[in-house]
Amino acid sequence: MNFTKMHGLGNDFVVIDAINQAINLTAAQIRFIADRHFGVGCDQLLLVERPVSGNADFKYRIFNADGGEVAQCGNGARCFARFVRDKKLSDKDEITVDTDAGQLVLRFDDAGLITVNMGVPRHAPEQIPLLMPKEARLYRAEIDGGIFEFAAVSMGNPHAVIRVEDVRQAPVETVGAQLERHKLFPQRVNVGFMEVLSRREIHLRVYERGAAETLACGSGACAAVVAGIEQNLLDDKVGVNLPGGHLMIEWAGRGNPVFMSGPAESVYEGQIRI
Ligand SMILES: N[C@H](CCC[C@H](N)C(=O)O)C(=O)O
Repeated sequence: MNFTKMHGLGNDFVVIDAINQAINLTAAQIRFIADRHFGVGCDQLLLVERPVSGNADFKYRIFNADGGEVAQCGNGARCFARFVRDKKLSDKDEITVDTDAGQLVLRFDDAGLITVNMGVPRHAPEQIPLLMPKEARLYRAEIDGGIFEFAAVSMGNPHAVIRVEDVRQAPVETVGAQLERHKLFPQRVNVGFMEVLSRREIHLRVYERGAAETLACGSGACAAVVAGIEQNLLDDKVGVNLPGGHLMIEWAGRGNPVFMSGPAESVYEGQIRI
């Protein structure tokens, strides 16, 4: 099976053309491919397929390193766009793609960056999903003997966002890991730790559902900016500094889509016997 190894700010992917190859991977096979010692190694695996709706150019599917299929991946969407262009599967400047979270529109800009319309964020607990009786700006959970406040947003995948004074000191491995599988989140959750530098800049680290801490999380950057704007901490255009690099996120408020702009790189082509 042919694949391309790619990354978006160090959030890395194995990307597979499932249009010109017959692909039928089990969760165990995905875990093997994602394994950084016995396989290729990646945070997520992306399958590029034919569209399912009439007005889309492609469908793309996302699998975490633990083998679970999920509905949204911001860095993955940019790498998907770079992949279909590099493989000459499309020469469009604007690509519409079906995902399990709905349609995304991806656009190449002049600086070689890719802007993704990530869709309209969802806030209602049942849309996250989050087992809380009613929507709130901030929720509280007991974790590791302490009480932590968090915001909750769905970008098509679930996110919890915790504000911290200094991301370098954030309890990503402990609190991130415990909140990821907390009983409040029946489908688990991605956990962002956000340090607000100004109304137009944040630092962010993300403990991702199904992948642990990654160098960057595109949907997590969107969720953090949405949560910050909802708490009146941020303006409508924010620079997000992640360990792997920088994303620009724009959101004009409830009912509007979130736009994310950033890079996508190919690293190498490979073949794997599976
Ligand atoms: N771990 C995420 C999927 C990948 C998201 C992330 N890599 C991004 O760039 O948005 C989840 O389980 O919902």
